[in-house]
Amino acid sequence: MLLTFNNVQKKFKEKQVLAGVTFEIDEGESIALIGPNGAGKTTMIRSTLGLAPIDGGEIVRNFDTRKDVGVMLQHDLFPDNLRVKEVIELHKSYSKSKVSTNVLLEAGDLVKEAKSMVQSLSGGQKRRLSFALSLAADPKLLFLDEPTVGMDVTACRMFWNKIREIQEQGKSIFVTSHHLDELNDYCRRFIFLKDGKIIADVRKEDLNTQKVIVVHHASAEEAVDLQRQFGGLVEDRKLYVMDPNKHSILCSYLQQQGITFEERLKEVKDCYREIYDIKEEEGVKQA
Ligand SMILES: Nc1ncnc2c1ncn2[C@@H]1O[C@H](COP(=O)(O)OP(=O)(O)OP(=O)(O)O)[C@@H](O)[C@H]1O
Repeated sequence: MLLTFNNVQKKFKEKQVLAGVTFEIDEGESIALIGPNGAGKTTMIRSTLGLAPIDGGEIVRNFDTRKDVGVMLQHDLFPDNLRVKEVIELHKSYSKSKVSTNVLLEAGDLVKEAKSMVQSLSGGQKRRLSFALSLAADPKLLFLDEPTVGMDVTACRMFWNKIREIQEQGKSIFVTSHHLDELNDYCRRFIFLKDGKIIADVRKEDLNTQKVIVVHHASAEEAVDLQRQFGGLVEDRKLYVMDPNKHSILCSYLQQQGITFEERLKEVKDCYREIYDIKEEEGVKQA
């Protein structure tokens, strides 16, 4: 195992942020850590890196947090008065990196900005520089905390394509993001945090065997009426029915009534709906 969390506890004053987190990561896994604001995702990453001491349980690391790890934290901190290329070279010197500066500039799509002062970079360009730096030591494990915040569409695509290349080299990725579609497309395992605990641990291959029926409606009343009959979750005038036992009868009914619907594979955003919406607001949104 590359990383093991065994009943990990973490408090900030009286607030229990991690309340017994247990899981294991194998080498080569790409894991998305998912949860609403304040769920404890960053705290988990910081604890793993030894930046936030834990109050109970244990973290077993089969890697060196200085040599084997690349990190993109949520907030970028760069030295002042340096050019992009100089920041990369400085960072490389810490880890005695043999990765070429040009390779890192290309990874961050910053070749044109190599001579720009770091302070003059836009928010998205700073994220790209942070990504380039995370690769400087040719790490076997990458921790990425909301990496694509501020990146434009093209930068996001380049970023995720690079992540795919890194995955194909057998390296491990541990990423948090609120962009569920990106996680769905690029990660293989999804860990959902709620109330300081892992509430679901879902693999992509499991999602690929499950379906969701989405009914598009003219009015919210119709959606609620269908929900009364078939269950599911109403959101933005759409009804999502994930229970496979309801699918056949629902499809027949919708076809009979001439109501438009879509049947598609279950995605990470559907799990999110189930975990954080349906269960929290019972009565309004029932499974
Ligand atoms: N240094 C700290 N001191 C006190 N409380 C903290 C500290 N760091 C985090 N917390 C609290 O711990 C909880 C979890 O924070 P954390 O940053 O881990 O959440 P998160 O899931 O990463 O959220 P987000 O999606 O907003 O980034 C929050 O309630 C936060 O206020």
